[in-house]
Amino acid sequence: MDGYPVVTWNSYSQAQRLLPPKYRLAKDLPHELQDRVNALPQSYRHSHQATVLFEAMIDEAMDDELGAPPISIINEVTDEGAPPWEFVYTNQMWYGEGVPAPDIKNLKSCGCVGRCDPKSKTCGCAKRQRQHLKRYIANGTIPSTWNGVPFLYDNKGSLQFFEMPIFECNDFCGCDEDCPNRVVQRGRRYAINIKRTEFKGWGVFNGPKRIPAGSFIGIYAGELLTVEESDRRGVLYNKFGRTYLFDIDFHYMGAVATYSVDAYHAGNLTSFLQNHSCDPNCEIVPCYINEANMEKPLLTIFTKRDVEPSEELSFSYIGSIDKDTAKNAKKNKDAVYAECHCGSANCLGVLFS
Ligand SMILES: C[S@@+](CC[C@H](N)C(=O)[O-])C[C@H]1O[C@@H](n2cnc3c(N)ncnc32)[C@H](O)[C@@H]1O
Repeated sequence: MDGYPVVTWNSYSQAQRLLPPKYRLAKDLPHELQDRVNALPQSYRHSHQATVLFEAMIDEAMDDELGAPPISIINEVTDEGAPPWEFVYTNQMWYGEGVPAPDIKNLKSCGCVGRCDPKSKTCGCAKRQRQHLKRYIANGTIPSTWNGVPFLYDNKGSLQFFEMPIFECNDFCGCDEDCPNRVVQRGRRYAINIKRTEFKGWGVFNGPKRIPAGSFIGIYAGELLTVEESDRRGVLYNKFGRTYLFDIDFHYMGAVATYSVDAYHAGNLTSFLQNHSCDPNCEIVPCYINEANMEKPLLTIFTKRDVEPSEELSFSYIGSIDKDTAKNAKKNKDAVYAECHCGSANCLGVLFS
C-alpha cells in the first residue's frame, strides 16, 4: 500500500513490548480480609462459617484458571474451620523489593496462527525449546525413544520430561489459547481438596478421579524475593518450625539462586502441597511464560506418577535446603527439623535430613 507501513503480527507484537510489563508488587498485597477475620474471636475461626469464607476466598482468586474445579476445605481431625488466616490466596507472583520487572523486551515468541505445530521448523517457540533440549540430548537425559517433538507436553497436555525447563508460548505469540504449548497458563484441571492431617498440618489431597502422571497441578505462587531477603526471613521461619521458602536454583543456573519464592503471606493450594514425602508423587519444574530472565522461572508443580483418588499430593524436601543450613539448624534444634510422618515404606524418619 502506498504511503502506509504494513502492519504484521511481528510488528504489532514488538510494539506491545514497548509498554511497561504487567506485574504485581508484594507491597500491594491485600490483607484487609485476613486482618478482619483474625480480629474475630477464635470461636469464629473454628466455625463452619470460616470454612465457607475460606472456600469463597479461594474461589475468587481462581479467575485466572477458568474451568478449574472448586477447592474444598475438609477437617475431620481438629476443630479449626480453615487453615490459619495468615496468607492471601493467589495464583500470581508478587514482586518484592529489588526484584526487577519481567523482561519482556528480550522474550522470544512465535507468529504462528491457530495452534502451534510441534513439528514446525518455523515456530519460534518450538525452536527455542529445541535449542534448550540439545544439551539434554547430548548428555543422554532425553531417552533415545524421544520422537523429536520439541514441546515437552504430549497431545493430552501431560508433561513428558521433568528434568528440563519448560518454555511455553506467551502473551506476544500469535497462536491461540488452545495451542498445545500452553498448559500451565490454562490452569488446573483436576479436583483437589485442602485437608487437615493428623501430624503434618494441612495437606493437599486428590479428589474422586485418578490424576494421570504429567498433569499440571499449580504454580508455587507467592512473593518473589531476592535471595538476601529470603535468607533473612528463613532464619525466623526456621525458629518457629514452618517455612514456605523455595530458592530458585535449578541445575542449569549453576545451582545458585538469585531469587526465592515465599508462600507464607501469599500463596495457593501448593503451599499445603509443600508437605514432604520420602516417596513423593509431585515434582517442581521451572517454566517460562512471560519472562526472558532465566533466573526467574515460575515454579510449576506436576504429578510425576498417577495419583489415586483421595491420595495426598506431596513432593520431596530433600535437595531443597543446602547442607550447611541443615547442619546448623539441626545443631540449634530449630523447630523446622521435625519427625517425618509421610508414612511411605522408604521413609527416612526426619524432614530436611
Ligand atoms: C510448608 S509447610 C507445609 C504445609 C503445612 N502442612 C501447613 O499446614 O501449613 C511445612 C511444614 O509442614 C509439616 N510437614 C510437612 N511434611 C511433613 C511430614 N512428612 N511429616 C511431618 N510434618 C510435615 C512440617 O511442620 C513442615 O515444617
